[in-house]
Amino acid sequence: MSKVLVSDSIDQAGIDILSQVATVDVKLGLKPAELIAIIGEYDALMIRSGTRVTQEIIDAGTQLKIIGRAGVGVDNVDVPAATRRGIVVVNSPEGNTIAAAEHALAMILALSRHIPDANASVKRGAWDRNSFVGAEVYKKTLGVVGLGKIGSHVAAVARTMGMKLLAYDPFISTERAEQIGCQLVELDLLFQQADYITLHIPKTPETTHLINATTLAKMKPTARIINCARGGIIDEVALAAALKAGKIGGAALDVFESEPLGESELRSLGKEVILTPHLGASTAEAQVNVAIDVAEQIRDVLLGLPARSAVNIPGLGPDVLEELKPYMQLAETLGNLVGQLAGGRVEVLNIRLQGELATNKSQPLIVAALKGLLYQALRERVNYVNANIEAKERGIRVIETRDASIRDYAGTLHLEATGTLGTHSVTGALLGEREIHLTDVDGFPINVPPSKYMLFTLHRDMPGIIGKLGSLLGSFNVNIASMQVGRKIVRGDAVMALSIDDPLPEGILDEIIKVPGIRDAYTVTL
Ligand SMILES: NC(=O)c1ccc[n+]([C@@H]2O[C@H](COP(=O)([O-])OP(=O)(O)OC[C@H]3O[C@@H](n4cnc5c(N)ncnc54)[C@H](O)[C@@H]3O)[C@@H](O)[C@H]2O)c1
Ligand SMILES: O=C(O)[C@H](O)COP(=O)(O)O
Repeated sequence: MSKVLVSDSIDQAGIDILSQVATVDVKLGLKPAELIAIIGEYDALMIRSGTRVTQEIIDAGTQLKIIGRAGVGVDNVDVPAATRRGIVVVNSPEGNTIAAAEHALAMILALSRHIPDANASVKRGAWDRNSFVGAEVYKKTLGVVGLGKIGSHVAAVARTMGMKLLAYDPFISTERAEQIGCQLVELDLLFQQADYITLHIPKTPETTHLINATTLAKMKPTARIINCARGGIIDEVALAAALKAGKIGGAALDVFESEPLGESELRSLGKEVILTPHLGASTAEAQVNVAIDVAEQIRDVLLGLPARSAVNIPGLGPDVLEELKPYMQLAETLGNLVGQLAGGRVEVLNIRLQGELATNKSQPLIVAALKGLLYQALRERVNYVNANIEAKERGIRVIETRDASIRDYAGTLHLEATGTLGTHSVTGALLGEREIHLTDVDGFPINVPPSKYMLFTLHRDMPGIIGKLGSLLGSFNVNIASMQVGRKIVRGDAVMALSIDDPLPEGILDEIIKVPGIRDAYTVTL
């Protein structure tokens, strides 16, 4: 019989499902070393946010087939390490949406009416009606940062309370925002105009410390900020300083840069600050939802069936998967690349299967391309199972074509993304059946394998330009691993594709564009 280890508190409904197919051990509060010592016995691990599943734990889990996260965020799991070991990672993308949204709404109201401090004061024996005069949310402006599942629900409820809604989400269409009653605006405007700012975005390199001393300074002195998304999106030191100095009106936080919250200035602040210990998903209903959702997936995988919300493995049969895997990787890489070249919000994705590929199954390739395209917005939350739905929700129109007559390589995949900032295209092929090569960027022929960090320029093909760019990168200590120029005619327009060893330092793109002859430059991370 299989063995499942449950290392965080999970609703009994999930344990009951697992017990149908496995021996279930519930061991809470394990230290990392204790978990490493025993994980080798188990076929599955079921967790919430309390267990950090590091590469060391994954390596020690020699029998592990699946890690189930009873919740949304898998940022406490080293997903690439699990993927490398062939371990499926599943989550419950929607099981706690309502719970988290309602917690954010509760925070908005509790903050406005000083409920926690007023309650504590009465319980201490006082009857102080003067210290807790609050503010109404009616006709106030709510700025929703991140209009995904949770942000949309918060917005919809806030609207019924008579709030005016602004939203910032670069990956959501204006139509979708309007459906929810939100006006999509730039972040600065949202910061300037909102009375309440609620965060519902993933923590990514782009969103880390999105709320910092500079952005806090743009807000109204009465603004109240709510974070029920992820710790680290707010710079807590800057927030405490802004609150102390009266630069903003209040804050309600459910998540923290480091959890459990250690020593923090925030603890010493008064009724303008509410802190809860990561309770967003802690409702009876949500815990039943996520426990059942994830336990069913663990059961299925242990029985050899596919999982419905795998974050790292497509929900396809193993045979199809094996055959298509290299092409899916090609599609995903091209999707990720064209998404970053296009920038902004993509509205249309054209996918053309060319040459031998024209006779292939297209659906898995489309899903993989969309997964790549949406990666910048959703990170590990987009997977092969939800990529289609996520794209639809963002109003991305997918157009699929086939052209068997294009035979530059045996089979190529061509992706063209049109968005708010223009149109870009990329083409790629598999060399030797598995090695991905980029064969065309924006209509210019090249032949380079993609690398983690790349720089693309659009420039005039003229003497000296490569040298100037090389010297400029050198002056910023950027090491070029390889470089290739693609052009259609001599001394016409050309594209340069450079593989670089490290991410480009900030500000250097602006310097590159100033080099005479260079018209545009794009940096991407693949
Ligand atoms: N406090 C809790 O207990 C709790 C519970 C559930 C979820 N969460 C967290 O809430 C957050 C939202 O979850 P969700 O289920 O709504 O996710 P979601 O994927 O449905 O929505 C996230 C939205 O953020 C947008 N986005 C991505 N990068 C952005 C950026 N740089 N700027 C603005 N918008 C950006 C995406 O386009 C997407 O629409 C996540 O961080 C999740 O981990 C917390
Ligand atoms: O990502 C999530 O689902 C939430 O942060 C909830 O985390 P929890 O399961 O530890 O409450």
